[in-house]
Formats: sequence, C-alpha cells, structure tokens
Amino acid sequence: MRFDYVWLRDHCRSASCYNSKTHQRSLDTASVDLCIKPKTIHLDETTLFFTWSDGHVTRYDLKWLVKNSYEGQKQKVIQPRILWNAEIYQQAQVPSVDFQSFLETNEGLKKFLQNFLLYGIAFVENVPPTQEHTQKLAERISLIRETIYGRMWYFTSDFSRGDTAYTKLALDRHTDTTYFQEPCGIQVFHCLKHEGTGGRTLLVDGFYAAEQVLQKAPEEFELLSKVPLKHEYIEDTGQCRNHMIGIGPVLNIYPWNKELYLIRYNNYDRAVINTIPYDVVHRWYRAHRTLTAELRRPENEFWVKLKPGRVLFIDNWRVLHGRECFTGYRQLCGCYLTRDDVLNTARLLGLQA
Ligand SMILES: C[N+](C)(C)CCCC[C@H](N)C(=O)O
Ligand SMILES: O=C(O)CCC(=O)C(=O)O
Ligand SMILES: [Fe+2]
Repeated sequence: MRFDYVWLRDHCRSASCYNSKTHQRSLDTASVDLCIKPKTIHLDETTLFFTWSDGHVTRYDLKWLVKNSYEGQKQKVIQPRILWNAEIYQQAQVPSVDFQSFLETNEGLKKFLQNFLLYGIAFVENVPPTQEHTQKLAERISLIRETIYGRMWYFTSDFSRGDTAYTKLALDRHTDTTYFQEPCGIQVFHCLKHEGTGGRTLLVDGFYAAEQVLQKAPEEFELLSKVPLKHEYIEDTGQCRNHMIGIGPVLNIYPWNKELYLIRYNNYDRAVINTIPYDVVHRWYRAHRTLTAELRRPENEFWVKLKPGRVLFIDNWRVLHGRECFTGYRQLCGCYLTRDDVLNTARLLGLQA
C-alpha cells in the first residue's frame, strides 16, 4: 500500500480534525500545505504515528489503513451480487417474502433486501391487491420517487400517456427512465387485474449479459462503458407535455475496480446519436449488437406472470424488463423508489450495499 502525505494529514482522526460524534471532518483540507512531510514517523505493534512540522500528531491503526487503502478497495466490490440466467435463478429457489413478515419483522425485511441486492429482483407474496397496500410496501423500504408519471402510478392500455407502455403491445427488454440524468433506481410492479391472455413479464439480468460481453469481447465492453449517448422522452398528448433528456454510457462502471453499477438500455427511448464521432460509431453499433445478442439469448430470459397479491421489485439499474402482448383488461400499479434510500435501509439492517 502507498499513502500520500496530504492524504495522511487529511484523514487525521484526532479530536481537532474530526468530529467522531457527527462523523464529519473539521479540518480545513485547503489549509494543508500540499508539500507537507512528517517531521517524524514512528511505528509500534498496531499503530503508525506521524508528527507534523507544527507538532500535531496523527495516529493510524494499521488495520484501518489496510481497510481504507486504494489497494484494499481495488480487490473489493461495493455490492456483492449473484449474476443469473433463467436456470441459475430458478435453481437458486429464492424464497418470496410474505406481506406480513415484510411489514412487521426486521428479519422479513432483511431477507427480502438481501435477495433483492443479490439478484436485482425480489417478490413479496400475499399482498392485498390494492394501490394502498402496494404503497405501504414501497414506503417500508424507501421513499417513493415521484416522476412525470406521478407518485404511485396506476396504468392500463388506454394510451392516456404518449408511451407504448400504455398499450397492449409487446415491449422488448429495457430499463426505464433512461432519459433521466439519474434513471430511477427501483421499479415496483403489482398487477391488480388481468382478464385476458398473454401479458407475461420478461426479466433479464443486464449485468450477466454485460459480463458475457466482457469475457468475449473486452474492447466492446470498454467502448460501451466509455461512450456517452442520449436517451430522450418527448410527450405531447392531451395535457401531458414533457421533454426529458438523459446522457450517459450504456454500461457504467467504477473506474477503480471495474465493477458495473448501472446499465442504461432502452432501444425505444434512445435518442439521435450525435455524441459519437464517425470513426467510433460503427464500432459502437457492433458492441451494442454484441450486448443485445447476449440480452436476447433465450436461456437468459426469465418469464413470470404477475398476479394480484404478488409484488415484484426490480433493480432498474441492473435488470431489464419487458412484456408479452396481451388481450383483455389489464391493470398494473406501482411506483419508482429512490435508490439511495433502499440502500440506506439495507445498510441499517447490516447488509453490504
Ligand atoms: C411505469 N410507467 C408506466 C409509469 C412508466 C412507463 C415509462 C415508459 C418509458 N418508455 C420508459 O421506459 O421509461
Ligand atoms: O406492462 C408491463 O408489464 C410493463 C410495462 C413497462 O415496461 C413499464 O411500465 O415500464
Ligand atoms: Fe418499462
């Protein structure tokens, strides 16, 4: 491990530099001389001591340094996951959590969140089929993210909004709200009614597909993670007028450990490509095709029929959803959740997130 002297001064946990009650830094980092060097360095069994030229002493527990070093972080993931195709997911026999235990016990909630974090999807069973009960579930783990679609939404094939979701047509796999600078973190679906045929939900682990691209064509994975492009939502129907634009690459990775954290994939809502130069755009289409081929492999498709009482939570930064075309009357309700607040709940229950 290697540590920079400014870094070592900046992270001093002495009472005058750091408030351990609020967990906030009191030291003004801008007042640290960028050429700072310790006057003396001393090491005992467990601790490293630095005395700076003004006499201030900084001490570091060696274990703390190991944990917080760049070299240490590089080997770790922020969020442990189990990547899946249909077979892996089905074999895992991930249990659903019951409505009562989800709402009333920390164990139920923790079990649910653990599965959700690992697989990017999770179900709650025996939920009374109403919008109010669905909202209760949502508010147990997070804050509802209000969007142009409302807070809790309730939709059927009435084309009340200028989007294909509000029809009976099939929808190919995609993530939602790619046209937001920060796409919604979690999507909640509860089918309250369906009298008719078809309408099954398709789920595909986008990170599993991306991992296959990384193995087969690493330069294509790299391109998809480097090249930013736009997604756009233009609505002009009746009272609803909206124009949203979101910019970012298809694959978003942390640079220090190359861990994927967000896939932005929606071929319907992808805007005109004008952010990729001529000499790159063809390679980008090739890379996009490779990813699409992985996402479309039948063995990666997990199909479920949503039923009243069974609420589905989808990690919209990871798992793509779609639907089969349908006939008859079909009513879906749900909402989006803010990702920060789901992760907050998970961390407070002791989960790594
Ligand atoms: C879920 N709800 C029906 C409210 C919204 C649908 C949004 C559909 C949009 N094309 C997208 O993929 O973001
Ligand atoms: O109707 C469905 O099952 C899902 C439609 C959809 O993709 C959405 O609402 O985001
Ligand atoms: Fe969608």
